[in-house]
Amino acid sequence: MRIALIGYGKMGKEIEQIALDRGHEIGLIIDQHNPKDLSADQLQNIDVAIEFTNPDSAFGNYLKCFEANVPVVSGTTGWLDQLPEIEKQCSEGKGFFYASNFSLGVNLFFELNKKLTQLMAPFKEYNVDMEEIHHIHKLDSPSGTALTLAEGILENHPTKDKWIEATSMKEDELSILAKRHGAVPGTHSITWHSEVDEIIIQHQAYSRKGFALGAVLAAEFMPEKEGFYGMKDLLQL
Ligand SMILES: NC(=O)C1=CN([C@@H]2O[C@H](COP(=O)(O)OP(=O)(O)OC[C@H]3O[C@@H](n4cnc5c(N)ncnc54)[C@H](O)[C@@H]3O)[C@@H](O)[C@H]2O)C=CC1
Ligand SMILES: O=C(O)C1=N[C@H](C(=O)O)C[C@H](O)C1
Repeated sequence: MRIALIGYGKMGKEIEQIALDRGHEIGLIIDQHNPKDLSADQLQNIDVAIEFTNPDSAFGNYLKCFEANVPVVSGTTGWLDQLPEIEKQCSEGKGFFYASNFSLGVNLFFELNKKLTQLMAPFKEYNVDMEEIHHIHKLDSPSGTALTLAEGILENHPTKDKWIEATSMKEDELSILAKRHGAVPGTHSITWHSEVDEIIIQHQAYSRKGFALGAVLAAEFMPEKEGFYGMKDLLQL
């Protein structure tokens, strides 16, 4: 495949290496630091665009790709307030694949989190909260992964119906604590605690390799596709 990389930072460079190792061609690299803005013309002869930029850039990049009828794989987080417009364009024939986290491990962790919430739900002795740790350069908070984990809890818990980025003991609020340390790739922990004990589940990324491989596998899935896709479609979870 001929791939466009939109965003050539930590993820773009990791994805480039894996894409080349898997025999793909990088037909275009666009980064904010490039003098030229992304245009539909530049996307001619591109099979799929992989977009990892920042919360303020992602939506505009998607629209440029849709204009060129190039399917998009994006992992950029922090833009989901604009999701309804993307879903509308996908219903009209554009191809889009989004994941807050592309790693196999985290997507299995998403399912473990939902099942554990269902198991713990009847036992009011336990409260639940979450912690996420990322590198100091991360712009958004809480992480997109943490928000997906929070959704999994809120959908399966009898009293938790909102998340809050603060410490809360209210039974309807799920606390998310976001920490920024050094170069941490991404660690997410969920703790169920009672007066006498606690149960903790955790996913710890050692590097960005798992995220990048998942994004390239999603790109291989997308050519000629129309509609909105996610990791459940790729992993058949
Ligand atoms: N879904 C997933 O599995 C993962 C998602 N992410 C998300 O991906 C995004 C990027 O993460 P990193 O690569 O670590 O960030 P980064 O800051 O290292 O790279 C982002 C790059 O995008 C460029 N950029 C900014 N605006 C642009 C625009 N309008 N057009 C083209 N390029 C533009 C910047 O110059 C920078 O080089 C973040 O939102 C992060 O949360 C990161 C890792 C995994
Ligand atoms: O910014 C990052 O680095 C990451 N962002 C994603 C998120 O916001 O969940 C995925 C991963 O945790 C790394």
